[in-house]
Amino acid sequence: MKVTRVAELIDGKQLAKQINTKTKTEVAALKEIGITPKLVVVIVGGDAASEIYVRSKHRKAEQIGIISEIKALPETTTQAELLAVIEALNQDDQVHGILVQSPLPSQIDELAITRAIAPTKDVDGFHPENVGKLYTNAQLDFPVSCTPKGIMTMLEAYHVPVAGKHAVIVGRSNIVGRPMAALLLNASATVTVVHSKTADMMAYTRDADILVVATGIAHLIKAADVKPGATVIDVGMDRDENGKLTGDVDFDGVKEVAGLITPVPGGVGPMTIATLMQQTVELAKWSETRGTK
Ligand SMILES: Nc1nc2c(c(=O)[nH]1)N[C@@H](CN(C=O)c1ccc(C(=O)N[C@@H](CCC(=O)O)C(=O)O)cc1)CN2
Repeated sequence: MKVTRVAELIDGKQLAKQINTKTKTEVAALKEIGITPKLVVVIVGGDAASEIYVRSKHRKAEQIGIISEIKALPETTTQAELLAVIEALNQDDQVHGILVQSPLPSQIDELAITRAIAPTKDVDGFHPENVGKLYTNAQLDFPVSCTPKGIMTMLEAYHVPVAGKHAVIVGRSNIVGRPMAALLLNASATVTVVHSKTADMMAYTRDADILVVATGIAHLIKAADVKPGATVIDVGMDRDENGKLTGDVDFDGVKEVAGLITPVPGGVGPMTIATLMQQTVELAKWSETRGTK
């Protein structure tokens, strides 16, 4: 007899709303003591998707009461010009969080830009100093890449057990795969990272209790690649053959097998922005307490 199962949906949009409400309350409390969190997002060039994400961040920050500024630089911006913008923001005491939207035009070395942002204002958590703290599981206050941090919040909110579970991450990017691996390891999961060079990748995905997919390949993961009852987190932002936004997971097939699943849109994306808001507020708080702890 065939057992049919339909996974529970992880509603990232709803959870993000709850987090944003809490963050708004925290901002109001900070303003009472004279601190107004400020976020500056730098965008270079006119990538259409990046422009949408940057506008969403700006709108959300303003709704929450965070001062938000977008610095839009032309496609032809040189590395030296971008470094000068970052240095000025590093020196500005009113600015708590600096984010340089990715991807950057090819004339700019992304790692050099990441290194130039003051670690204490690195709201993306991409600076090597912050990545080092994450990988050594430092019991300190430091920012972490917003997408994986938001995914950990989702797992906690939906009471997904992590310790002792097999977590498989598909993709090894600096923004998602690598920090996701560190966060899950720090939460005592047994972590496997698979990628484009992994032989028989699906042998690993089929064994995952928690499967996080961040490849940019639409519908890479099918029902047969998922363990029954697994928690499936789809980080993909892909376009299907009709130009419709879709994920790296074949949602319609996989929802029949998984225990919990995130949709695209409405899953990981809104959590990334909610986490960015949370982290901007945290940086503002930490900047005030630095030197007193
Ligand atoms: N400096 C950074 N650059 C980039 C990051 C990042 O965290 N830091 N992440 C991604 C893009 N991104 C945020 O910047 C992002 C992508 C998608 C969403 C989102 O809410 N998606 C919606 C759907 C939106 C749509 O309809 O197109 C959803 O999933 O529901 C938020 C943030 C790369 N660059």
